[in-house]
Amino acid sequence: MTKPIGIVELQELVLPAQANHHGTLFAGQGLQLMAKAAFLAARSLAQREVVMAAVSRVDFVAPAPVGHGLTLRAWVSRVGRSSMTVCVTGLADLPGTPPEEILKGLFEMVAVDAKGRPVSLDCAYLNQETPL
Ligand SMILES: CC(=O)SCCNC(=O)CCNC(=O)[C@H](O)C(C)(C)COP(=O)(O)OP(=O)(O)OC[C@H]1O[C@@H](n2cnc3c(N)ncnc32)[C@H](O)[C@@H]1OP(=O)(O)O
Repeated sequence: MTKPIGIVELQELVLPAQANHHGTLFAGQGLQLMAKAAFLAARSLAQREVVMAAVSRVDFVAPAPVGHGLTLRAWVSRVGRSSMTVCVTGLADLPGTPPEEILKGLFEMVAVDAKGRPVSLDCAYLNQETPL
């Protein structure tokens, strides 16, 4: 089976160690998971190392209680010379309940060489925006 490039799906579980004093996913942990998904999606499309240049936007749409499953979906929505915009959504669910969107964000990633300097991507054919 061919692995799609520029698209990633991660399955996580909200554990007590990731929770705040409300018993729901701590915002910083949510950001970390989104950043990981964004990184993997961008690296998959670039087929080389990437760094995060900016977080353009993050929305914490609803809380995710401990014990909920969390599905992070990330896809590259724009390809520039060396930069990419990655959309990430987080869906929380319990067995037997429909998933609910709890996180969404936009991340700016840049393809880099071994010295960490930006390098041109050779996949600029995907140069289009997808609304979040
Ligand atoms: C996976 C990780 O954990 S990475 C760790 C956290 N991230 C880092 O440490 C990155 C630190 N930052 C850097 O190394 C540098 O700022 C870089 C590599 C991101 C950019 O280097 P610069 O010298 O600014 O590069 P330059 O000005 O040539 O821009 C390169 C591209 O990045 C884009 N870019 C740079 N900064 C930003 C920004 N803040 N927001 C959006 N895009 C940006 C530019 O628009 C340009 O895009 P293009 O090539 O598609 O036209």
